[in-house]
Amino acid sequence: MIRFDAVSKKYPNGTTAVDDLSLELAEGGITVLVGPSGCGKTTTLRMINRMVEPTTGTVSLRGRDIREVNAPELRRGIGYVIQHAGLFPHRTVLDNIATVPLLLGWSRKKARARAAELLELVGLPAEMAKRYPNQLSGGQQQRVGVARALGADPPVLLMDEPFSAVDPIVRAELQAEFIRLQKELHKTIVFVTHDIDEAIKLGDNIAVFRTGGRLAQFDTPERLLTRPADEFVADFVGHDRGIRRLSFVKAAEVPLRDGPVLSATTPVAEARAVKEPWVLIVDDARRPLGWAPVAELPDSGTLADVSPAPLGHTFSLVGDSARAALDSALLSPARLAVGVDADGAVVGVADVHEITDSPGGDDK
Ligand SMILES: Nc1ncnc2c1ncn2[C@@H]1O[C@H](COP(=O)(O)OP(=O)(O)OP(=O)(O)O)[C@@H](O)[C@H]1O
Repeated sequence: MIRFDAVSKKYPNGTTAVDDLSLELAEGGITVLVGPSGCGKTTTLRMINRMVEPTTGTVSLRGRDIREVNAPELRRGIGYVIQHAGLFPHRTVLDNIATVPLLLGWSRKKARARAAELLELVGLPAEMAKRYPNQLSGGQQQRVGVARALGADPPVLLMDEPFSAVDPIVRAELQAEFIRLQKELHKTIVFVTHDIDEAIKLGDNIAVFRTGGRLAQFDTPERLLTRPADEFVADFVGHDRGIRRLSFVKAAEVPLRDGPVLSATTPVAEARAVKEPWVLIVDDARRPLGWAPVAELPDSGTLADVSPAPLGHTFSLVGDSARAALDSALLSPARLAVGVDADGAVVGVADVHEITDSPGGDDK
């Protein structure tokens, strides 16, 4: 879809911003360009819509060298979203969104109707249409920026750190909304960020750049985490990649053991004999009721007489990732994750080490 062939960009002051880049970006997917500051991400992005011309090499779009297409025509098919949204301050939200359709010569009525649709698409209430950008929060402005970029329904969307200027909570909301939107729209998106977590969350593929504008690795998030090409990538994706990796391991691959799982009908005397600090009490369908500290069990009766400590979280062997198992272990008073089947019945338990050591995740 978008292809870089041996592309380099050297600015007139002698800076090599991008060095011999060859890369093919899939149609309908999100490719994230990530790397430290100054590694050439923005330059790479802007070579796609000809805001920057390569010094050598070729960029092509759907098989056509983009130098053969005049820049305004090319940009009609390419939406562009930047940090701080870059909205026109003296135009209303609706008119900001209608900018591109109007430039394309649509009637004012048709352009505004389209803008109203887009406002709804990005999750903003209709009454915001008449406001001016400074009457919106940072997150709302970013949504308007996305709506404006979608104005002419371009097949390609370039996004340069679009969510960096907002606080972490709003950022997480915008990311979630963005994923929802993309499921609906299937645009070909190139997304620049310096935040590896954002890259992993959003990218179908990630290009990691190193300083000097060289591509260090181009891969799926999963492969970056499990098979970093070299030490630079390994450091960049973070030392806790072992934990992030778990998001790509199916919970079913976590090795479970039987553990101290006892039915509520078990006599306390029997439970006290268990050589574990905690027992997990289950009902007659093996659904978990809670954890009880063995040392504090009463002298007689059954486990049904005990009021157990809350369970925390279970994780499902059907559908969850090993990351959910890790959360389950960390939140459990017994520090043991409880794995359940589709009916919610306990299959077994695992501790943090057993979960982080789980196999899988590297061969897909
Ligand atoms: N117009 C320009 N003239 C000269 N040098 C430039 C120009 N634009 C960018 N550069 C330099 O090219 C290199 C790559 O810049 P670019 O903006 O592409 O990096 P980036 O990875 O997007 O950085 P950041 O994450 O800080 O935005 C940097 O060293 C930058 O200083």
